[in-house]
Amino acid sequence: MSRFSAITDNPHENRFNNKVGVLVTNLGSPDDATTPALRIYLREFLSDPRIVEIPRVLWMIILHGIILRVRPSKSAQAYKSIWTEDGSPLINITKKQCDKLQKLIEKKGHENVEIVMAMRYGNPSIESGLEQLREKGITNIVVLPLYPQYSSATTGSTFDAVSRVLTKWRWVPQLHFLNGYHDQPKYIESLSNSVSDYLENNPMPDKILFSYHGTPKQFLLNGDPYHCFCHLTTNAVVSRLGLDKEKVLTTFQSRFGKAEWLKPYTDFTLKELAKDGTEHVAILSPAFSADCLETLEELEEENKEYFIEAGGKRYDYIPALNDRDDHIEAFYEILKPHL
Ligand SMILES: C=CC1=C(C)c2cc3[nH]c(cc4nc(cc5[nH]c(cc1n2)c(C)c5CCC(=O)O)C(CCC(=O)O)=C4C)c(C)c3C=C
Ligand SMILES: [Fe+2]
Ligand SMILES: [Fe+2]
Repeated sequence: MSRFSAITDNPHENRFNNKVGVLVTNLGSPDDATTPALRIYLREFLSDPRIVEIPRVLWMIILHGIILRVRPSKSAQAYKSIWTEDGSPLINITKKQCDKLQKLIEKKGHENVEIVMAMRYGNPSIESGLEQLREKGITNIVVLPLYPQYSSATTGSTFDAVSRVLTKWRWVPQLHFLNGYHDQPKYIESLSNSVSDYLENNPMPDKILFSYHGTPKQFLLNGDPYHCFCHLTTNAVVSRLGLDKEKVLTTFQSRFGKAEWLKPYTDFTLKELAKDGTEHVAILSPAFSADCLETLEELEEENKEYFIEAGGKRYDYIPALNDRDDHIEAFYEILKPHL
């Protein structure tokens, strides 16, 4: 048997067409909000050398000896608080985004495009997504990871997973890997619209926090552009909406482990703001294209408690862009040159 796979082993029977396959990816969730499901998910996630960059052997001892014994039950509790009848919010929202994107692309007159969803960790896997496209005879693939701000830990890791699968294929498809859209005009428009929708319906907050998922500070020092891309996104929205710069803060959330992460930390900033007399904050999280554990549990619940307990009066969470029409339009604009 050959080490390289193909959809047929008959050389004259290859099915192929001139369709474009779009693999839309996001991070992924556990299959269930239970400790065993979390153990499987976290083992895959935290074994990724793009996510944890400490020496392999040492990390494997810590991961298997400590983290995978302790964290799964704690994380399962957190997931239970956001789990829906249909499962993970992140996966369900990504499905909706894919369905709407497929419809929009057809409405725009492209008849030859197939959208398939895949997750970097857990299910549906990147391998199953690529297999689906190959089964349809597609030899031209565009990969769109739904991370606006490139980071080695997210977009870079998605590229690893895609290429790992393709190293096993005999017929490697034509491939476009889209590696970020932190300043893409339609994404900035959609983000700005979500902020202005909020501002039109609520009193002006004292501060607006743009809270991005953090990474270890060492990633930045080693050359990862994520930190700068986050600031560029904030600045683009501030200038588009003409917001008062003094009212806007860029912060970083979701720390993991003991090392220093990107600062200022969201939770720490909220406590300090409240102590200094800030009464009303609004917070959004532009690094998340879909609401997920890190927004629904950490931002909307946990951080709100910190702010109110420290003396704050009003805390409003502005939802992720999810399946807003202007967000789906942004995906279309990003894909258009490749369709
Ligand atoms: C261990 C280090 C981690 C790095 C580095 C990291 C970067 C990073 N992550 C996202 C997006 C998401 N992360 C999510 C959950 C999550 N993240 C980590 C750890 C790191 N992330 C863990 C261990 C978890 C799992 C939950 C937990 O046990 O705490 C999610 C949510 C997934 C869901 O199912 O809802 C997202 C999305 C980005 C954008 C990023 C760096 C730029
Ligand atoms: Fe994360
Ligand atoms: Fe920077």
